[in-house]
Amino acid sequence: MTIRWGIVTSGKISHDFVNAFNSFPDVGDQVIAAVAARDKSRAEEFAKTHKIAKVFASYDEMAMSSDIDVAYIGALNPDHFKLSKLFLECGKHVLCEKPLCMNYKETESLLSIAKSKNLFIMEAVWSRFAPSYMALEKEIQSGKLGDVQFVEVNFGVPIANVDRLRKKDLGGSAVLDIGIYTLQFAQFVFREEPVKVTAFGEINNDGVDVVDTIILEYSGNRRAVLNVNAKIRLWNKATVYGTKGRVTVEDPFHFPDTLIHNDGNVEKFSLHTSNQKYNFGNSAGLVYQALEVARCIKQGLNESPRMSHKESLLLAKLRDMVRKQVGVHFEVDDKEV
Ligand SMILES: NC(=O)C1=CN([C@@H]2O[C@H](COP(=O)(O)OP(=O)(O)OC[C@H]3O[C@@H](n4cnc5c(N)ncnc54)[C@H](OP(=O)(O)O)[C@@H]3O)[C@@H](O)[C@H]2O)C=CC1
Ligand SMILES: O=C(O)[C@H](O)[C@H](O)[C@H](O)CO
Repeated sequence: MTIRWGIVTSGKISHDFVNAFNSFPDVGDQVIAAVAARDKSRAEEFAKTHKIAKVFASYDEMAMSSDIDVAYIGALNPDHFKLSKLFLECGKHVLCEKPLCMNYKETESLLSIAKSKNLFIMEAVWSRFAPSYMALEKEIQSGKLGDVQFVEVNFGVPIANVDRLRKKDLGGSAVLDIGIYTLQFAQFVFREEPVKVTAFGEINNDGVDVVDTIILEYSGNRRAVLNVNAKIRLWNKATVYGTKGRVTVEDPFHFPDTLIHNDGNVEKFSLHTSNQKYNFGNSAGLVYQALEVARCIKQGLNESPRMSHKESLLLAKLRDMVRKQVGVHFEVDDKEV
């Protein structure tokens, strides 16, 4: 059974996703079959660049077609819910860019739609499928670090002037865009809901967070301190500290190629290189989530155990809590889904 992908939007991350997919040595029995954009000419240009066979004049047309099995949603944050819902209601599986939705309410509603349709959906937290994250998980579970007590993560990139980051109506928010990676890292390590969330930050003149400092407290006085910054570049690394030692995930921690183990051993993870041009760092790694999606669909799974629905719900809950404390409110927060 060939898994046929439909790319939803002709944007930057859609470009990177398709490049990562097409440059990987072996994606198995799956293909990028079609693309749709708000404007057909943009979809045609995208299809020409990426040699995609089918172009649709609209998202709706592709959703209703029988030419695809799974949609990759590369739209702006406010459109994730409605587009994922559209494709689910047309019987298509979905891989939707992070954040899955604008808030917990939308997330819960979307996941229940997928469940009712017995369809696969996953939030594209691509970090979880990095080979280096598998090695990190092994190191933590090996006991070499002892009992994990503390995690610190930085994610700072000077993108506060990018419209989709700085404008509330485009879903702008540092915690939605890059803070999610720090939250998912802490949850990847501690695997339980924090008992307390404390957050403070800075908001721009559109009421959007551009800096967030987040402290997650877990059972047994364990903690994570997360620094999120859309104004300046930070040393974007993560460190996991235990009673016997520590492991450092080098910059960019959200899709790393280097782990520094407790014994000082530096472990490298090479990404497939190609002459493709990417918009974002380490985007060649975007293919690993596609391999997982295909695996799950072929096994009849509705979710991936590595980025589960429960995890997406918890991340949405934590983002809502951070936004409330920092003072970021979206119109969608007041609406029934
Ligand atoms: N996993 C990762 O590493 C990354 C993930 N992302 C995520 O991907 C998503 C898209 O980011 P990115 O690709 O940089 O975004 P882009 O600015 O490239 O926009 C993506 C698409 O959104 C649509 N769009 C653009 N502007 C508007 C607007 N004003 N109103 C409505 N729709 C609009 C267009 O769709 P169309 O083509 O149909 O016209 C566009 O192609 C975000 O949710 C972000 O979180 C982003 C970067 C990295
Ligand atoms: O998902 C991401 O990586 C974010 O959307 C960032 O905005 C981007 O990567 C900037 O580095």
